[in-house]
Amino acid sequence: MPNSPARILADLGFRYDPANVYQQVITQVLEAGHRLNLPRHLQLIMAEPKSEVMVHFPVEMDDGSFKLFKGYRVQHNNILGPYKGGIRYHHGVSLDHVKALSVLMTMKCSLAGLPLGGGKGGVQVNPRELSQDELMRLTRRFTAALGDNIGPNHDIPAPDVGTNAQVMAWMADTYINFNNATHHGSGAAVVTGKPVAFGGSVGREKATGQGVVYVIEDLLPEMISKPLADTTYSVVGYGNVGSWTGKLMAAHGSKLLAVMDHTGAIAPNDVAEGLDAIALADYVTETGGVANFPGSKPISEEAFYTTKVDLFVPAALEQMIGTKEAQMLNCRVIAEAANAPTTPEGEKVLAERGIDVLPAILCNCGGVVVSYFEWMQNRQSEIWELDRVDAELRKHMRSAAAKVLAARTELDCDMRTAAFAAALKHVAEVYRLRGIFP
Ligand SMILES: NC(=O)C1=CN([C@@H]2O[C@H](COP(=O)(O)OP(=O)(O)OC[C@H]3O[C@@H](n4cnc5c(N)ncnc54)[C@H](OP(=O)(O)O)[C@@H]3O)[C@@H](O)[C@H]2O)C=CC1
Ligand SMILES: O=C(O)CCC(=O)C(=O)O
Repeated sequence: MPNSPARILADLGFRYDPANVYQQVITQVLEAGHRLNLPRHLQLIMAEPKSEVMVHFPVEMDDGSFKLFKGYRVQHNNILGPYKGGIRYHHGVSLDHVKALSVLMTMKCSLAGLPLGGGKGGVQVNPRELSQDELMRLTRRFTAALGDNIGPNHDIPAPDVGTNAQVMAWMADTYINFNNATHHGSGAAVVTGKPVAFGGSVGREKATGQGVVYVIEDLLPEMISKPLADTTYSVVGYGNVGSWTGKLMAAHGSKLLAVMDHTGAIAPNDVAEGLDAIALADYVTETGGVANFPGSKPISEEAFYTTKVDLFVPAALEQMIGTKEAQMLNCRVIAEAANAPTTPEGEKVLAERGIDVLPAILCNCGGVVVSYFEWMQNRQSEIWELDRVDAELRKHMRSAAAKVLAARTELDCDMRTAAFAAALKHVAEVYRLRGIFP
């Protein structure tokens, strides 16, 4: 079949590698395109990013030595607007990871109805091994190395794994200095997720978790025939997204029965009470991980995955739910807070076991939605209040969920395919309206 994902990728010279995260993600996107009968030229455009920037830059360490770092910015597609997407600091960052995450940004922005395209970046580094000064120098050198590849009208980074509001403030400051842009002009709009005092938006820090919880509020009770107050859940990854999801689920009275991060997995001593999700967030900020949280006991990875819950929330890295984890999971629904957490093999097992998956581009698009609000505020010199941010975010999340449900009915497919199809349909329409392609 000339338009099958395998044929498109083979024509582009990909060597089949089922473990490759980019091939996994792009195959899912192309499958949705194939189902929509998307023309071959659009499938080809989606199959590779428009541009892949790779930089090497030296950074002075505190002891006076220099280290060379590798960074990426991949710009997947900008038909809908400037490239948009986070910057990751992690030792496992590779070109294929960043490419996969950039495609997901194109899909996410389209599904969320934003006038933004998709990009993603990262630096191969373990930020925990650097002092704050080293982290600042690394961020400034990376931003300088990216040069004109980023800009408020062109490509707008944001936080992701291993980066935060402080890193965004350093990026914005470096960009402003290099470009002679003023703080109150469009300079600060070069990145989002900044500290509120320096052009950030209220509500951005919690936005991704908030979006996840809005989706859960709207879709989960019907799927499991239970109110959120009686819902049990577990989470892997208790960083920004995982901990905000936990804190907001706590407000509904949902019970957190297991959490895992790099420091280990824990369960409550008193199952009837569950873990205190709010206190756990503070504890992780203070200690760096969930291990030894008061009122909890350590459990094995297997015990974590087999804990019986209504909902499982992956909020760590890609490809964490493979065949083994999918076989162990003892839940009814998965809300993907992380990007691409489920492998295709894992997904098959979940489908066989009747576990529904709420896909990442729907669940976690709240982060980029509030980033869009921040970008607009910066450009219009406005400051929104939290009620407005939350109300507008809720509208975007509801509209994105409605598009996914409609596409699922129309195409009679799973939620992930439906989400990609809804996103692609909008991208294809804009290509057609602009007269670029039929
Ligand atoms: N921040 C945002 O606005 C958005 C983030 N996302 C996605 O959400 C996910 C989480 O991002 P974010 O919360 O920002 O990142 P953080 O860096 O704040 O948190 C990541 C969490 O994942 C944990 N983790 C990492 N590797 C593993 C592992 N192998 N096993 C168990 N736990 C692990 C980390 O634990 P430890 O600290 O112990 O390493 C940490 O708790 C990512 O997929 C990201 O791309 C998506 C949309 C927006
Ligand atoms: O807020 C943004 O611009 C991007 C967030 C992001 O990287 C993501 O959604 O994966």
